Amino acid sequence: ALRQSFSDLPRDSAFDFVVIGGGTAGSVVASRLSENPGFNILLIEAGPSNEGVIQSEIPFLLLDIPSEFDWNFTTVPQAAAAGRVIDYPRGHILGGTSSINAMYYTRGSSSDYDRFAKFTGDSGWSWNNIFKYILKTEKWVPPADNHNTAGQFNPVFHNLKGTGMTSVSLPGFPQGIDRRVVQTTSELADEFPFNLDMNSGNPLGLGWLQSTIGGGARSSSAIGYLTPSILSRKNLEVVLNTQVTRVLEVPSNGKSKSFRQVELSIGSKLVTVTARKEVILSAGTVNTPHVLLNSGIGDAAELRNIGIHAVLNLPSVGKNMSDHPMVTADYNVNSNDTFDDIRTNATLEAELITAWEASHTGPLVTIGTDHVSYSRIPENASIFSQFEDPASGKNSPHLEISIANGGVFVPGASGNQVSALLILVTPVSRGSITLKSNNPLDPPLIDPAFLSSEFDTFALKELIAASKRFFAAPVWKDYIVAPAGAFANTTTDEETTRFIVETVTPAFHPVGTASMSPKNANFGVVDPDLKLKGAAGLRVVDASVMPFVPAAHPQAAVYAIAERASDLIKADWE
Ligand SMILES: Cc1cc2nc3c(=O)[nH]c(=O)nc-3n(C[C@H](O)[C@H](O)[C@H](O)COP(=O)(O)OP(=O)(O)OC[C@H]3O[C@@H](n4cnc5c(N)ncnc54)[C@H](O)[C@@H]3O)c2cc1C
Repeated sequence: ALRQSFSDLPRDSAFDFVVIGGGTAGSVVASRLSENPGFNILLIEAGPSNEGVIQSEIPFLLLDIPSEFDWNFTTVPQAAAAGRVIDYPRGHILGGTSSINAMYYTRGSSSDYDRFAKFTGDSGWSWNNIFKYILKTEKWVPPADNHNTAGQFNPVFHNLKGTGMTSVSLPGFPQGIDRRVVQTTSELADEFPFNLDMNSGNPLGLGWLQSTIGGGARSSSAIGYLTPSILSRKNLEVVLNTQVTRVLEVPSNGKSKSFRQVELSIGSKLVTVTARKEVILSAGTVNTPHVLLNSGIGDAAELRNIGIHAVLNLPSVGKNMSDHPMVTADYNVNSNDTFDDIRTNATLEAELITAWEASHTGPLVTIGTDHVSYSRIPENASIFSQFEDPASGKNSPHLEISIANGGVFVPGASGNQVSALLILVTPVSRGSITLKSNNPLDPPLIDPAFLSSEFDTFALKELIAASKRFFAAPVWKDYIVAPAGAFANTTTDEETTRFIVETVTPAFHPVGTASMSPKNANFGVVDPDLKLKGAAGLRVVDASVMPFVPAAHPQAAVYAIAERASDLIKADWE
């Protein structure tokens, strides 16, 4: 059942598994474990239900999601990015960040997963072995407008059998620029070749974006994995509006410490619940290390400095944070067939919402971005004399360009626009999650350390240059008027650097803060089977376990990791 508070649980409840965080990964794990009627599962989510939250349902409204569904975090001042404090959204809602994200469904390259396997020494994480879990998640569905999708994807790489859980589809409303974007792939075929399906494991090129959207609405992990029929299972309890503060040690007979108890904050009280088998921590890349550190699991010296008793010395907790930095190239255009009018005209938006409610069709079924390009920095680029190639392999990109049919995020831009969201998918900068105080209800200190590596600034400049080449293709000649807003001042190298420093934002794809490492390694936070190193009773299953950020928006990888983790847990206990 779905309970609004912890006190709504039946008094005699006892649980084999307690899952902390009903987000992207946690909902998968709770759902899969509850397939076994012999297991009793408690899923604890800090935020409220996703049900009836229309801004979460309607894809186009992703920028309007009310703050109660967000943790409302900010970064610490970013030293190399003009000292700016930047908003850092994370889903505070059932479905977690999959209920508030931009719904890109991009799996990354095969070598991203092969690198996980090589790094951890566990071939189970390789592309060939994880692929079945990718298909287990995905429910391929027709786009909202039911258009003929031949030539827009390769069915060989998808689950068309209807057995998947999260709906994935191609764009469901045509954008005025689609024809021009596709034509650019023939006009600039060397740099932007057409790729029929970027989710094949070989993403290089430009193709049609696939999204976690089904029937014109967002398909989050809550929608896909916590359906009414799954929630009616007698062995699954989901408790909302309840924040976990710490995991606690319980007496154990074995050699290692066991962390099977969970402490929750209920009003001004702290209560505990104990798992008979395991606790699964799925609070995400920001909150998973936050819970661990508050529990005394982390760098013992750093914990003592802040007044926390260290119970397990794991110096890697909260370290190795890696997020994708992003800037936007924006141009004014001589067309009014862009989404800018919807964003700026409240009456028009209200009409379209009414139309969406009636039919789940129309311009609000997409986010206005139909295409993505992935490319590599040329091998002879000067930066590679200073830095090793950070990409996972030669089939893996450094640069991502999304083409949006309107203006996004560039300060000072207005009117009808086309924009390119430019994401560096192989950042070298590494940041951290640390504690502000020993009060577990204080938000963590989030430091992605943007632009702390010279590689990242170099690569963002490459991205800006690539986007300029893209829009210089002949097909854009009668469409583009001029660069817009702050992007107009990126002519010289110095101006471009300033534009990057002053406007870089996160793509909000952090990973790595509870990273996997080989069994017996003296670094890392979890073993390749996702068990906390040097302890028993606790696993971490979420984006934080990835040692490297994939060269893609990470939710597809998170879903696949959670599917495999569910099988690993079942295998241990069935
Ligand atoms: C604005 C935005 C846009 C994005 N766009 C995309 C995109 O288009 N495509 C893509 O692939 N990725 C995107 N991402 C990233 C992607 O959504 C995340 O990487 C992914 O959802 C993370 O999954 P997770 O399970 O690790 O964490 P989450 O989904 O964040 O789940 C963590 C859950 O734990 C809960 N929780 C946390 N702490 C506690 C606690 N102490 N007690 C109880 N519950 C707790 C949270 O409320 C949350 O529900 C985006 C992210 C953001 C913020």
